[in-house]
Amino acid sequence: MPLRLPHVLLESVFVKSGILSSTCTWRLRLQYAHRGFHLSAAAAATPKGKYRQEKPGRGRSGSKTLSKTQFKPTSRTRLVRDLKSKSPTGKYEVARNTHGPSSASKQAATLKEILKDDSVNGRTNSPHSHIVLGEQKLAIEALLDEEFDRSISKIIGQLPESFSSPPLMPSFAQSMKDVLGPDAKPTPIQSLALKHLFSLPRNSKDWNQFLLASETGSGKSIAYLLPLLQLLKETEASATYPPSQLATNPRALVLAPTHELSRQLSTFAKALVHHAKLRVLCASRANVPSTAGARGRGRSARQMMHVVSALSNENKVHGQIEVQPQGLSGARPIDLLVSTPVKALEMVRGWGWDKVVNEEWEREGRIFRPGKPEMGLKRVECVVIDEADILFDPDFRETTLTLLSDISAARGYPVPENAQTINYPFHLILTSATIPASLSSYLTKHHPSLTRLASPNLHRLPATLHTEHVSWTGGNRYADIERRLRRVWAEDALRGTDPETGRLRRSRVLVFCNRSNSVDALGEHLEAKGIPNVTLTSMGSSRAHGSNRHLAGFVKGTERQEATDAEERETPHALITTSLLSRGLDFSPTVQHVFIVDSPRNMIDFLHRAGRSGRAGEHGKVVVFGKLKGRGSGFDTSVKDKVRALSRR
Ligand SMILES: Nc1ncnc2c1ncn2[C@@H]1O[C@H](COP(=O)(O)OP(=O)(O)OP(=O)(O)O)[C@@H](O)[C@H]1O
Repeated sequence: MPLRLPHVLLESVFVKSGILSSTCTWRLRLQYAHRGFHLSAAAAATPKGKYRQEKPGRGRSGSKTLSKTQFKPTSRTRLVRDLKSKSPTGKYEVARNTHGPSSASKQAATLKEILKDDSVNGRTNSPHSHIVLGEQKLAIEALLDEEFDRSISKIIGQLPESFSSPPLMPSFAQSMKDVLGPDAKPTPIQSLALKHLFSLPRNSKDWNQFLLASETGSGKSIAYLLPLLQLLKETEASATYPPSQLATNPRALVLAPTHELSRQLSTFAKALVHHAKLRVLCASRANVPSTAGARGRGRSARQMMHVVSALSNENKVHGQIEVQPQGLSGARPIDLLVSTPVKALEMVRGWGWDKVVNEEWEREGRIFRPGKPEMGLKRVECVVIDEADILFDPDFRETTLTLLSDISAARGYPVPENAQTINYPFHLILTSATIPASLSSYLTKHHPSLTRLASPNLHRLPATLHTEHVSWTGGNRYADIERRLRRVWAEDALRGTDPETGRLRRSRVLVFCNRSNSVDALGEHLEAKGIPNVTLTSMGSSRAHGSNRHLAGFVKGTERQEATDAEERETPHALITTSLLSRGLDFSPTVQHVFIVDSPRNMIDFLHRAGRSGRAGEHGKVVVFGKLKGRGSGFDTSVKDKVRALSRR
């Protein structure tokens, strides 16, 4: 137990003695009120009149002290400041439990200003610790406001409470029963989609733009797929089929950041069109940042060769899609293409379109011949961008925008260069579980007419997700993780055998690290300790095959009824990865445990990682490892505070 002394007394002693500047007393007080008296890195003494500029990283080693004139706001601080000085972001329509502009966030903004002033002027806040605790909550809310757009502000009336209003076509109603069971009720974001997206104009030049934003595992895939597929089915007869030499001429595109997610979404879409008999094609390969240099591009082009062959194999496996030139064969064209933007662009422009021919090639007189285009875009009526915050992130934005421009040009409405307001000649639906401030301001600037639909729990952890913070013991961290894994499985054993299989249940655990080399090192450690596991990183060779087979072993495990407990123990029950798999993938109900072993880089990352469990109302548990006590614990304790704020309802 830390020694608790009256903090006002401590404060005045430290300030008067010059050990502590009054500029940081508020931070000290927040810490004190929360945990007893610890001098943390954040509250450590700063000479009077100076600002502390923190470099990314933890603890004091990354900070340097600057004079007032030297202080430069970080890009994030600048962004927040700029955002504040500009017009408010677009408005959201929320599903339920709505209220006017969040008073908490208003108070938080005010408080942030007060805190900022205090740190400059050396004023002190109220000495009452309960008030300080309230202030701490608000300060944390204010920090979260810097990361996300939380300006939910519009009240709406009644929303559809079943999937029969508006009526689904019988084929889709049947598929929904097959997929979700007969009693499924729409989630809030699905209710909003039922209200707005089923009335998208058909066969007209009135194109709409929507943003669907709701917490992880809240059913966004159905929210956009169902109206999209119904639109495609309804317009199927009237859609024209201009002769084309190109193999693929889809009527809609769903874009996702990873090929794992593209695979999963296309499988899901195929289940939904089982009775409606629409044609869904998945074409994907691992995405690379569009800002990657020549080296990155060259590498991805090489990887491509593997994927093309795997892709055709996969089509054979599913037996649903044969990619043939439509104009030549007269085959019915693809209705929906699910893809990564990189792969889609490659199909449009031809393999190697972005290849940079290096000097060595030129010297050797080698000729590079890019591939031929395979996909036409004239017929595209609707584009969905899943995980929009990633695909509009500066790393991927160039590729995404190039593809959207290509579609516009192919449809006869090229996007004017440097256009401020962009109106694409197709319906555009963006979805994400997190709306960073940067995406929000981009949309406000370029898509002012976009309608934002948000669930009331956007930017909150799912209610069914339990969070536990575990402190490192100070010894070998991999051993700490191993111990915790064994504890999960020991708890499973206490629950006895599964009544369905008659075998001992053994939970599957998804472990997130920040770096690929940590993934590999942890995987090796666990393997050496007799814990079979799957490791997956962005450049891992298992991804090159273009299917999700590398995940299947972990997700499905030993399904054979006759498998023994020993066999079950030998199959991997831990999947170790980076944020690569934190986006969109649905492991429910298999995965109920998530371990976050490296501090998440930001709360957006945290929400997505944690959100791989506790999905669709299932119980889930996320274990966050960190240094929670003593010197250098400031970063991890602030993560803990923010996580608590994200769990608050
Ligand atoms: N109305 C519903 N009732 C019950 N389960 C549902 C419903 N809608 C979707 N689900 C199930 O919820 C799970 C999560 O859905 P989905 O993957 O679409 O979530 P998401 O909101 O896209 O999550 P993320 O933000 O992580 O991408 C899926 O297993 C899906 O089958």
